[in-house]
Amino acid sequence: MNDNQRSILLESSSRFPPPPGVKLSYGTSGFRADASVLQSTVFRVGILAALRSLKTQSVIGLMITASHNKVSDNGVKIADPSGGMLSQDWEPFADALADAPDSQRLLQLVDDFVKKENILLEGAQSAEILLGRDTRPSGESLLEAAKQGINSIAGAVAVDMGVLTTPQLHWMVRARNKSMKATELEYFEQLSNSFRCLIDLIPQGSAVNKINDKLIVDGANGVGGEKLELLNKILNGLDIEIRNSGKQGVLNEGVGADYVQKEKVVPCKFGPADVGIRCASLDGDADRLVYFSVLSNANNKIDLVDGDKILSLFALFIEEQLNTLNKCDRDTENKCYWPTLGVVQTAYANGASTDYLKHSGLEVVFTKTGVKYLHEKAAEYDIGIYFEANGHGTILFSEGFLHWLDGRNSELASTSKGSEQQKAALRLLAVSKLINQAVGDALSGLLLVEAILQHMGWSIHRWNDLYHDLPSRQLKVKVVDRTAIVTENAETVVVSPPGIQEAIDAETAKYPRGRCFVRPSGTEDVVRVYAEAATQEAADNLANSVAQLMDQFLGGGT
Ligand SMILES: CC(=O)N[C@H]1[C@@H](OP(=O)(O)O)O[C@H](CO)[C@@H](O)[C@@H]1O
Ligand SMILES: [Mg+2]
Repeated sequence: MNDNQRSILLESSSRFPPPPGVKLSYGTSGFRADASVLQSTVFRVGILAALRSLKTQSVIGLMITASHNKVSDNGVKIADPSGGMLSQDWEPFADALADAPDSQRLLQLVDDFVKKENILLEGAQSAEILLGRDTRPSGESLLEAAKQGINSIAGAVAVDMGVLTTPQLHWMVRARNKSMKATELEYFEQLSNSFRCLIDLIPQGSAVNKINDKLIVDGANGVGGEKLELLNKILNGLDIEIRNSGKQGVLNEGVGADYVQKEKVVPCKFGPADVGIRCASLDGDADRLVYFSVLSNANNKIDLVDGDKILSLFALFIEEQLNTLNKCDRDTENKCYWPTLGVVQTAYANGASTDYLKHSGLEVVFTKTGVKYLHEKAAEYDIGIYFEANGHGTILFSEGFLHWLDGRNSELASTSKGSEQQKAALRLLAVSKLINQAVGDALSGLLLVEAILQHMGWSIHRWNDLYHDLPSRQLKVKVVDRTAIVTENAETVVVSPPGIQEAIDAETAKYPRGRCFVRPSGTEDVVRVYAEAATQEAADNLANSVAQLMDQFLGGGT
């Protein structure tokens, strides 16, 4: 950096002093905290985004959201050139920047990093960062802080894309880096066109359940509800009613995918009148999706259709299309190609889902919690399907496979246009356009679920009957220092402090079909306990006794 650049950075950073005593880390999905302490962090992430853009010579995204957390929280995360999460090797720099105690130290860090990464700050280099935010009231001023961070790096330009869902911003970053148009309208058009394509390809006579064809969506009082209202206007072939779209009601309060999945009760504005109707819930930034149906006479209880079941539905559909496409007759014998197909889950996946997927002949692998890990693993396959139980996931298609599929489709179009094989190729191509290739996306996921249910002629109940979840319980435990817990094996085993894993094993062994693990949350200051067992009571008891163990080993926090 030259002297001029140094003094610009010093001057601007002195306007964003870090709050004393706050230490943040770039966790499972960026920095998150109470919005009142985030100005300095977001300013510094602006700097990071600018450097990332200069380094990669690509468009970068910066999203201000705290997803499903309470409305007074906020957060910030970076979208890399591919539209995925920030490369993990830059996370330590993100942590160091956020924690720099003063402007001088910040300047030093930036200077050193720029040298180490060979980032050119002089000359004709330019950087472009797309900014998005969810509907939180703190979003606007945090976005301003991000802009100032970006503007303090020479050649960097911030483009405010306004209020967006997280997946929309990731989609736009990806599209821009592929030299495609990347406005919200293009996003909506791509989704609605590929959805239409799947609907038009539904086999004649599919027993679409007309009585059941209405869908009610809980928008979490956030950006997802707003955007779905816009998308709904250009969709046809779907009857969607949107509730909790954000006009009244508090973001994520008694609503949204996280609440519905964890509490297993109806969100606000849903009740007995909705029994039997297919319902879905988005989270606060619309990157998670779960379905549910309201149980009759059951005190607001629901039948939850979670991310694991969405994953299973997607996997079934993809397999069906691959089988049809590759139905070899003498003519096509040499033209079959079996892509590698992998399913990626975390330890939070219900054990019954994993059994079901394995019995269906699918390859199932596990990663640590956090989309960045699942996404990375899924990208190793020609077709990688990943979902967290909480409803975050997508299907990734490799460039190589899509290239082959395009060619095969053209070939089939000339030799056997309209054949079942060609339709299968067209369906797979449509899925690759509909489902967000950058990150899990509740809106595109919802359209794919709806298209597949219509294709299969399935009600939500038929879908839910694919397998039956094992009863489970999740608890949060406040401890003095959650980072004391170190895990291995996709977070299923605690290796430190010593003795904890043995104690968990001894508890788990008491319960038929018992499974239990603990890990420090990446987004909240808690240790999470997950337990599964043959009955709900047993799962509850196992979770409670392991929560007590956490207290004993780690000391209760305040
Ligand atoms: C058990 C659980 O739901 N954990 C969530 C939660 O992470 P934690 O690290 O568990 O706080 O938020 C992440 C970001 O949204 C999401 O990826 C993850 O699945
Ligand atoms: Mg989210």
